[in-house]
Amino acid sequence: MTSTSYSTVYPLASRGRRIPRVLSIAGSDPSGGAGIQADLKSIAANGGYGMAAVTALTAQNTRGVTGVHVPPVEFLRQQLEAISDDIAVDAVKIGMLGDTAVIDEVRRWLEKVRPAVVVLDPVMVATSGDRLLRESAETALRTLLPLADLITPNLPELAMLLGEPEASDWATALDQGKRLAAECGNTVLVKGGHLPGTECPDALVNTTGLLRQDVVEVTGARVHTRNSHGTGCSLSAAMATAQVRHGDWEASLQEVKPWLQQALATSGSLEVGAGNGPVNHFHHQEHVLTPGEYAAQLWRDASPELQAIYGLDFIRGLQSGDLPEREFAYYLAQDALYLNGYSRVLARAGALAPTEAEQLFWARGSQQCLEVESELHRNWLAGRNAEAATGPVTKSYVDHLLAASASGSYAVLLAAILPCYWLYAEVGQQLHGAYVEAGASLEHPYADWLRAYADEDFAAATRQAIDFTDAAARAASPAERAAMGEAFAWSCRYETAFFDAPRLHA
Ligand SMILES: Nc1ncnc2c1ncn2[C@@H]1O[C@H](COP(=O)(O)OP(=O)(O)O)[C@@H](O)[C@H]1O
Ligand SMILES: Cc1ncc(COP(=O)(O)OP(=O)(O)O)c(N)n1
Repeated sequence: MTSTSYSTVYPLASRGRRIPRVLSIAGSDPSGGAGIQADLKSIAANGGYGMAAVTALTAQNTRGVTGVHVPPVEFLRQQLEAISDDIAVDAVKIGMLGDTAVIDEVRRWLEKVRPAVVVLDPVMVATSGDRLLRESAETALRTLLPLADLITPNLPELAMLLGEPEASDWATALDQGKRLAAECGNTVLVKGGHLPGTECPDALVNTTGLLRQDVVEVTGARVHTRNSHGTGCSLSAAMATAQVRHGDWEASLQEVKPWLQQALATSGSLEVGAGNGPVNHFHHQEHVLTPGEYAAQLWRDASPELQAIYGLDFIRGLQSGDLPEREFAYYLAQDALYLNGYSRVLARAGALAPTEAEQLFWARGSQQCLEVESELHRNWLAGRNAEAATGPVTKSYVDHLLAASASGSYAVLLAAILPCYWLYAEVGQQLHGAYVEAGASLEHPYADWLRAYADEDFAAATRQAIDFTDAAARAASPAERAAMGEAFAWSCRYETAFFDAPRLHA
């Protein structure tokens, strides 16, 4: 018997529902990390429509619980009836119940409505040590267990439900899980969160033959973080949501566990509170870039480098005509050497390009680099006493480009390639504009070079290179985009260093 056979007992209206309607019956955590707040985030993050009937109000934050208020139980009844009178509930997740009266009320409602999926997280004590269920209500909670399809106790709760000491190893925890599952006749999710070690396994346990075997373990690496506030709430709400879609507890856990692990791993980015912070439920929902957005961000990132370039003696000297000829000759010779390497890198971009238009563009660019390289030798370097060996900046810059091309990522390579187009075109336009404004004197020692800077074909190619890079960023993964930013920033630095190299090395 496979675990999927369980799906045969599901009402057809709920099974496989694209957007499961999931009700959380739980307490409120105003700090947003646990309770109904965590449940609603978890349900939404896992593709469900979340609803919440509040059993209790807590005053708590990431450091602990400072107060609990259980409103009159009649009002809970009103909330539950308002929901089930109008809305089909595909799954219920039950969390903090507070006291016996609340438990009895929830039992009455469950027996009347009989939701297709019931997940019970037997919340008793918060990680901070504060009680969330009156001690006198523990027996009442035990009587609720058989009404659940899945019970998700943490190890202290598992021990309390069995009236045994808390398990201190995984084998004992599984053994306890089996006994609780056999007692209740349903499935128990044994969680490894409270054990030490580099692994953090969870296991589904059922002794009635519902699963493919009595214990189905799903492994996972332990995340080193303090931010575990609300992991139990988040897991149980996510399991309720996923189960409506899958009708299979194992498939649900296989889907939910990596999501929760990532929510723990990225929890630091939330920066909520000074204690045990919440998990990052929506880590998987990346911001969708609009066309031009990534390029605009790159341009903002390049701005300090551009300012640095305009402040260089080389650029000022080129503009005024005071630049020593020796430095200009060094620059030209290094440019020729650089273009040879750049040509190879553009050819590699052509090889990685996803479209023929891009392939053609980079192949043309590669060819033009070689043409400009020979023109530099033919027209500009002939008769000049210039350094023929590759200088340190040229070497580092080309090595950086080759490393980006070896990364195998088209997007990263384009980010590394782009500053040579973009910054060069920008600086060229600026220098040419200033030269024209100053009267475009033919007496200027670098007049020919400054005139050549205003090449409209190069400006058009630059716009195209920006568009291709922007499109590649939109198709890239977040990790790839981070690598793009890094590659772009390094190339910008090398552009500045390249203009400054003649002063240092000529
Ligand atoms: N540090 C961690 N790294 C990875 N997963 C964790 C970690 N801590 C808890 N989990 C997972 O979070 C879920 C809740 O586990 P647990 O902390 O045991 O329950 P509770 O939050 O109810 O005390 C389980 O799936 C568990 O494996
Ligand atoms: C209102 C409320 N409900 C439940 C809990 C317990 O949350 P849990 O996910 O079990 O983990 P901790 O937050 O205790 O680490 C709660 N704190 N508040």
